Amino acid sequence: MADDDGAAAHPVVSLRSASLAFGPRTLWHDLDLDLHPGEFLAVLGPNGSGKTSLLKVLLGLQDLDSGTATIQGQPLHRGSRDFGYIPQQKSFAPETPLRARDLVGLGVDGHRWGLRRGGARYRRTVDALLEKVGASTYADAPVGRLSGGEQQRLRAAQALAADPKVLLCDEPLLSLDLHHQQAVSRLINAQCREHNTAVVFVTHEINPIIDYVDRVLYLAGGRFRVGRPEDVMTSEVLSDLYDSRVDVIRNNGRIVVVGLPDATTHHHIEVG
Ligand SMILES: Nc1ncnc2c1ncn2[C@@H]1O[C@H](COP(=O)(O)OP(=O)(O)OP(=O)(O)O)[C@@H](O)[C@H]1O
Repeated sequence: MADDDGAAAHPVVSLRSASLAFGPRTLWHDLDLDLHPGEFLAVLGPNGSGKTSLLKVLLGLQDLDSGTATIQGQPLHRGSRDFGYIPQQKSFAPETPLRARDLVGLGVDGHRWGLRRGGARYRRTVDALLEKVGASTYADAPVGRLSGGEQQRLRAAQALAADPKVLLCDEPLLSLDLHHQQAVSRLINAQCREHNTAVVFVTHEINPIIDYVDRVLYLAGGRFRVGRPEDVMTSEVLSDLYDSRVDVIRNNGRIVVVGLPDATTHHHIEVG
């Protein structure tokens, strides 16, 4: 894990003085961030605050306006197998000619795992991943006929298949029922802890992953705060970021945020 024992370890991803703006609108400015192997980082913030754009920078799909972004000291580049990616949900077209197991298989990096595509070990690997996300029962179904949540679970399995150094997740729990939210977040956490994968988890809702998060990066209004959840998810910090009175209440280990400005209430949290 990052901050204490990991402080001596080299970061896997580093941002230095990173800034991104579109036209006159600054999403974030002067962002310094070191992400360590085995660290679970939650990225929170209102709509349009630049969470997905941050993932695009890490995927090499978006250039910074200034500053640098590196993986293990090297510049980031598009198509790197070091990154696994669970994209924000978009449905597959109904006629997509892929079965569920084919989609997961596309993620299996045969080179890294020493697997021959179509071989028995390859099949076992795909079957194990399908099992982990509870998708065995629809392994042979065409992906375009599956529900949004079923497709999302396959995307999680596909992203884990290559055993990435860094796993980027863009609201991976959207449209999952509670049971599968828990299953998928447990799975992502297991990848983080057991394989030392660094996780960047974009979400509007921290509670489903509150037990797993090491640090939070909170983006709002062109500014950010980064730190442990107990240091960032406070009335003082969020009121400052939103420039308006926000109350953070802790209830049975859950975090309830009250009074977010109207345009940002997407991030509302239920008291459970
Ligand atoms: N290529 C682009 N050109 C111009 N503006 C862009 C581009 N990409 C993103 N934006 C704008 O940047 C802002 C941040 O977008 P981004 O998708 O990163 O937000 P987000 O925090 O992920 O939001 P949400 O919570 O709604 O998913 C938005 O206002 C978006 O319209």
